[in-house]
Amino acid sequence: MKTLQVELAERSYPIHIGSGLLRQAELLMPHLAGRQVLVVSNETVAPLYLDAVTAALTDYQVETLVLPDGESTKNLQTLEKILSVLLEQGFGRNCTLIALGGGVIGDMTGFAAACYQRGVAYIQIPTTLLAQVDSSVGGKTAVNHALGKNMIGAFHQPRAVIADTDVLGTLPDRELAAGLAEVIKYGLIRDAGFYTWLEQNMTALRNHDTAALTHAIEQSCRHKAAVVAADERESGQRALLNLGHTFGHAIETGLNYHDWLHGEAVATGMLMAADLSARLGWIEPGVVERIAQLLTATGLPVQPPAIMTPELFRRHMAVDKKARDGQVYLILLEALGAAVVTGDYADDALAATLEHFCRTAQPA
Ligand SMILES: NC(=O)c1ccc[n+]([C@@H]2O[C@H](COP(=O)([O-])OP(=O)(O)OC[C@H]3O[C@@H](n4cnc5c(N)ncnc54)[C@H](O)[C@@H]3O)[C@@H](O)[C@H]2O)c1
Ligand SMILES: O=C(O)C(=O)C[C@@H](O)[C@H](O)[C@H](O)COP(=O)(O)O
Ligand SMILES: [Zn+2]
Repeated sequence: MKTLQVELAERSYPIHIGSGLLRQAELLMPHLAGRQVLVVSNETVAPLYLDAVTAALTDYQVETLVLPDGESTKNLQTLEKILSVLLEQGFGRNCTLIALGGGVIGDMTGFAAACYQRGVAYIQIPTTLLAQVDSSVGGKTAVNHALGKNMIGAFHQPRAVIADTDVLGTLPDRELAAGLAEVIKYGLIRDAGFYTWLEQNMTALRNHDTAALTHAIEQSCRHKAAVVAADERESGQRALLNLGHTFGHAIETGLNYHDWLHGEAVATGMLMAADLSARLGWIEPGVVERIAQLLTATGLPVQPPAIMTPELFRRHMAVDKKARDGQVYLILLEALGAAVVTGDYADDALAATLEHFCRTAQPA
């Protein structure tokens, strides 16, 4: 097992990464605030892993909540279900929530923990690659609104992250690829060497090679922990983790959170950001081609769905959380491995990127 630390003074916490961790009660127990525990999972993950987690908690009042699956359930109605269970079971301020699932369960459970009695403890047990490399770390919690992705949420750090690499054995290939999109993101924004390693090891990663996946998870968590430690609430460099997300979130909202996975939308969004960077003369067109090749080799889409028009992109991009006084801020590339957050780009270059990608759009 490898343990990394998210250094946030009194809110610091460990990220444990390794095989067989789900059943290790000693990893969970130090982080439980009291005897009352609610494990939140979904109808896909619970039959696979819920028993292993509850079996590790013999001396506690353990309640479980199994939610429906899918991004379209990440909303205020589902949040209310979690809060209702906590109230019905008489949970107090020293209860602990455990998120057992992918990023959807993690974001909603974390937000419920942030809201319940103005804030209780929670632990992340991420079961998708995406959640192990990104969403379980950093304390961004949220639900979606019909008008915008993650629009209702809070920063609330977990007490611990327990990433058991064995659970990736049951993850469908499409979900694995979606997680790899966020892994590629770290290479693009801050680690050209890691990006090259991903190019060289993509076949092994897609074949569920444990050593390759473990390396990718460790490197990703190392990057995320460092960025979050430096800028917990996104007043500066944390925004770099949003590469491709202004375009990607517009796609997810445009599709009403159906059909495309978050990682898929981010993949196309990252290529759009690279295309815009090239149009501005910040990177060579060859870099854009190299990114398109890696995303394609990963099995990720590189064109938006046909429903997306330049107008629809602009409408949804306008409500992005990075927008300031009506100006949309974007993460753009200065090189492969170096990114900036900027509102200082020519609008006609953005228009050209949107036109180019919408002309070549895929059927949804
Ligand atoms: N908070 C953050 O910093 C952050 C970062 C990135 C993404 N996110 C959010 O995370 C969400 C996407 O997360 P995701 O990609 O994990 O999606 P997800 O939670 O919907 O999980 C993907 C699918 O895999 C299934 N699944 C989960 N674990 C499994 C396993 N071990 N075996 C078999 N099936 C399994 C799920 O039931 C689901 O059907 C989005 O809502 C996105 O906005 C948040
Ligand atoms: O942790 C962050 O910061 C990120 O931006 C990580 C993203 O991968 C993630 O999708 C996040 O939820 C997006 O945040 P948002 O603030 O744009 O909703
Ligand atoms: Zn993301």
